[in-house]
Amino acid sequence: MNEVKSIKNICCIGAGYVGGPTMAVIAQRCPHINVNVVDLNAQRIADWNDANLDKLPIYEPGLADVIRDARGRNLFFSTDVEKGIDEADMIFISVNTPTKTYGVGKGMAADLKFIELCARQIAQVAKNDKIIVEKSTLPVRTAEALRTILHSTGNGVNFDILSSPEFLAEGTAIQDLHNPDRFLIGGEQTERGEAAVQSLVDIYLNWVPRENIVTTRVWSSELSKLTANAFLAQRVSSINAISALCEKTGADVDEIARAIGKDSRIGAKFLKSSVGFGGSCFQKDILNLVYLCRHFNLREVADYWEQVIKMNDYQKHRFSKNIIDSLFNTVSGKKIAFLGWAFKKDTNDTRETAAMYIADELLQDRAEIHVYDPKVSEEQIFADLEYLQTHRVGQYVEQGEIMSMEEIRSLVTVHKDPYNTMQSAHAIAILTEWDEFKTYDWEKVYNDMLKPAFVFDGRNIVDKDQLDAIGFDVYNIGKGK
Ligand SMILES: NC(=O)C1=CN([C@@H]2O[C@H](COP(=O)(O)OP(=O)(O)OC[C@H]3O[C@@H](n4cnc5c(N)ncnc54)[C@H](O)[C@@H]3O)[C@@H](O)[C@H]2O)C=CC1
Ligand SMILES: O=C(O)[C@H]1O[C@H](OP(=O)(O)OP(=O)(O)OC[C@H]2O[C@@H](n3ccc(=O)[nH]c3=O)[C@H](O)[C@@H]2O)[C@H](O)[C@@H](O)[C@@H]1O
Repeated sequence: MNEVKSIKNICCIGAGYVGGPTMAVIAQRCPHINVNVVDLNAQRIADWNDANLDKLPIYEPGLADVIRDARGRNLFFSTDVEKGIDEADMIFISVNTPTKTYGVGKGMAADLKFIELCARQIAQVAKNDKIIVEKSTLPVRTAEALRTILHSTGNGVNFDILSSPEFLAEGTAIQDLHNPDRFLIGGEQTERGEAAVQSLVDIYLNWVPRENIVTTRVWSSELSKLTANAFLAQRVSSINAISALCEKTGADVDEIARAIGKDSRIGAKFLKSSVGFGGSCFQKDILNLVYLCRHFNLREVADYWEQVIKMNDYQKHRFSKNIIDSLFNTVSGKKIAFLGWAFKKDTNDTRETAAMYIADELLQDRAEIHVYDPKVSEEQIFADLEYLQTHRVGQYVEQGEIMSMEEIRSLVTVHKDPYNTMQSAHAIAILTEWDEFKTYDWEKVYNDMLKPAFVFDGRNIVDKDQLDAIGFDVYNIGKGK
């Protein structure tokens, strides 16, 4: 093996949901390493640097404590990308890789333009050898394209490319980073490659046991990330498929999850039936996988994974259709209170949240929607609804008509108080599993609502027996009436 480089300076390009928390934890656990997180988005960087830790750009339990420990000591946030690149011996690329919205692969393939820009900038700025770590989720063999771009300048600088995809889940990011099931590193099986892998292993070893650091070839590492997300999303779609059957037969999906989860081969986690999975990654990564399979002419494999997305679309559609059907076939002019907008609890992230799709279907029928979410801003909610009007893709969404923002604003109200949200409502839709929803004074909510008072619990979190006893008409996911 070549000499293993001891890393003193890390630069991370991309200060988002992954770059921010991941680098904050590396800095916290490795006080001997300088960590510079750089981003083009000046507002984001200003928020990361804000003295008031409530203003951090992302909400994650425990994140503020980590920032307090490391920021200004060996953790820095800056817009000076060139300086970050120049000073680093290891560069993490953690920029966004969204689904392409144009051209070849539109609606399926990952858009790698941000990755490519990073590679070009690194190639242009770097004056000494660097280890480049792919932290973003990428299609298999992206490292090859990176290598071509990085080595194109012919200036004699060497780059070793590693893949180290991130497996944190939002809402538990800090916990996941402190105690990961595994960190994964893919590297080349050459002397140089092995030395580069060891440099990154040495960083993770500062807080993670060696047996939790998995090393593989580069392509396996890249594809493991897409595979992990596909398997996780598939579990949610599988239990959601069963929830539809439960509603027809009187079986209870939570009881089934408990029963099958006791089988150690199946396991108990990730079997919570819901209104549908959201988040920036499951859909995007499966679409990317499907695109790759089609590219390699693996039609059956592509169709197999695509079904996970179709089932998720169906689950969201089923939920909104049930609301409309139950409210006597129309929600026009009716007040529907939304509890929750984030794609899961303990995050302010709303990307691909089921809530916006449910809202869209109800708005198509001209419902009046009143939203309360403890962490999502009004501005974000309208931005999400606007996004949907401009991206009418997906088997149900594309059937809807494009609505003007003026019309949407006349139908949607965002509240800061949950009780105001629910006052005089015809129905409540619970769309995120925030713990506080369980603690509400449901007696008071009932008294202030129109009757019959409907609750559509898209997360199965409130006590159905208690609500039934109060007089509510409660619909759960996967529980026959
Ligand atoms: N959000 C999540 O929980 C997870 C995301 N991932 C993956 O990590 C990657 C990043 O995801 P997020 O952090 O959620 O995205 P994000 O959108 O929150 O952050 C990406 C950041 O990169 C910046 N950026 C883009 N191009 C740049 C450039 N050329 N120079 C400097 N900054 C640039 C953007 O301004 C943005 O702030 C994606 O590939 C995603 O699939 C992986 C695991 C978990
Ligand atoms: O690549 C990524 O971005 C990340 O995607 C997911 O993390 P995340 O999307 O943040 O959150 P999850 O906890 O996986 O939840 C995703 C969605 O599935 C839903 N879900 C999850 C679990 C479940 O049992 N039921 C269910 O409906 C959640 O409500 C949420 O809408 C993976 O869990 C992470 O390992 C991965 O790093």
